[in-house]
Amino acid sequence: MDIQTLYFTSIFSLLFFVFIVNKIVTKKSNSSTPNLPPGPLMLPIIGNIHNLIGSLPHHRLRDLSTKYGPLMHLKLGEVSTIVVSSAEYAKEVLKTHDLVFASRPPIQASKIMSYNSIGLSFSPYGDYWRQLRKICALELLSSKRVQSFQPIRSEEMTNLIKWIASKEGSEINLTKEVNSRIFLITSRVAFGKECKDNKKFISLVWEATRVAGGFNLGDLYPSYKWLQNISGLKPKLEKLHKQTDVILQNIIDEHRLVDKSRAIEDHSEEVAEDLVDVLLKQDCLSDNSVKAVILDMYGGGSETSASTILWAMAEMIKNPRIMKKLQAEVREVFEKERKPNESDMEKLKYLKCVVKETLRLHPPGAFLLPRECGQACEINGYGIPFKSKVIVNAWAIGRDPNNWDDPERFYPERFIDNCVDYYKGNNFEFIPFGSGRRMCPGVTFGLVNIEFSLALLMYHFDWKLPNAMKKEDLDMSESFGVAVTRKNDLHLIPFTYHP
Ligand code: HEM
Repeated sequence: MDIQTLYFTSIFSLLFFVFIVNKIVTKKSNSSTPNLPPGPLMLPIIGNIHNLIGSLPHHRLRDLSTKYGPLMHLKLGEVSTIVVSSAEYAKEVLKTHDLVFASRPPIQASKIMSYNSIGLSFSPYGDYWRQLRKICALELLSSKRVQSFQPIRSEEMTNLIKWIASKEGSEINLTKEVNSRIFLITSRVAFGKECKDNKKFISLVWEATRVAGGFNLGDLYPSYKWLQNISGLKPKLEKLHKQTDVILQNIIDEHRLVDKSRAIEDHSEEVAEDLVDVLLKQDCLSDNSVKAVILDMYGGGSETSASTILWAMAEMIKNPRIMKKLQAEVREVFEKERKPNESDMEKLKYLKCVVKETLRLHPPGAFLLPRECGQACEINGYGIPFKSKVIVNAWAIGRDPNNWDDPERFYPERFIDNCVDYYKGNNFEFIPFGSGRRMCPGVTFGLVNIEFSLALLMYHFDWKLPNAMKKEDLDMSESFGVAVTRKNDLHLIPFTYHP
């Protein structure tokens, strides 16, 4: 036996021993909650972790729910987990009992990256969260403010279109280009144009989402703090946190300096404000809160939007009829004005259907963001334990045959003359942005980025698969992480239609 094998065998034996002793001594169990929702048999120590092995978590949980029902109980490590897989139960959790489920469970990645979870996404429900939410809804992500980012969006998208046009007829990695443009739009909106650290910051956040999206032993056994230290995730996240913190603090310091000199020099109210400017004006926010909110904008806003654009492109490559129909609509509307214009977006009805259908089949937040049960309660006669983690499988709900005809088919027409919408989170069969108090505050910002980018890609170019690949062979595998994205990059060949 080599040294390494001996080391791991010893660690695992020790772990096993400590768990057994602890279980015997504490005898913790869920027996205190009567009538838990049904679920598969639990094993000692690991609970139901083994039930997740085999395929991606949102697929596995959907499969299990067909056997155990749309309200299911699993024990993942030590954590009691309630899995919701139907529109009816999603309504119970997100609307009827909204207040009970308004908090998020603690997550190690957010504790480390977000200054002890003081961003909007993972701060516990309460006064602090309410204050942040108000600032985000009114000051950062209101429709008016999102409209004011239009020049940034146009400039970045024009650069993207120019770059694609320069590659006419050759294969491009669309995933790489769309990701970097959407991240750049977010960072310019957050920090302003001249921020020299934009690119470095983007790559750090990108890496953090990769690290945080993985499997974390520490979150499954929260009472064993030492597990968080040996899982390997902690040092990685701490290093990334230190690096992002230096950049964010520099940005804040620079903004304070510029703000002072602006005020002295021109007394002008007309200077364009970025998000950091707006956040620094809020007396109630510490520097760390400002940094955590900016990280939220990146974490919540960039990969989700980029991934939706790429899924839409892939689905349309597989369904050329739909791409042609969308191109015809976009070209007709924009040609009348002789150029693409964001103010014409409302006329693009089919485009909206395509985006909806993409978000139905590929919601980036397949499980929304997790909720935590704030007080023991009952749903439909089942007991939900205090502090249990609640996962709403929005991916499964969007493909539920009880709600959708031919649910696996990409068919945007299903949304024509159909009032099912995601803006308010009131149609529980379709909740890619969640619902209730913790619903996504970035819906408008996200959708404008997605719709405008797709409209331009349709207006300017025709698209083909490389290497004479057949549309049936295009790989649609997913990768599960902070967002469910395409596993493999999308490579396509552009042909200019409108220069
Ligand atoms: C396609 C685009 C997007 C999708 C699909 C999406 C989806 C979601 C989902 C499912 C949630 C959890 C909702 C819940 O628990 O009920 C969420 C929360 C959140 N999203 Fe988004 N999002 C998108 C874009 C954005 C954008 C552009 C931003 C900001 C710039 C953003 C910022 C946030 C924040 C801060 C939260 C946490 C809200 C809270 O806990 O109070 N998202 N998003």
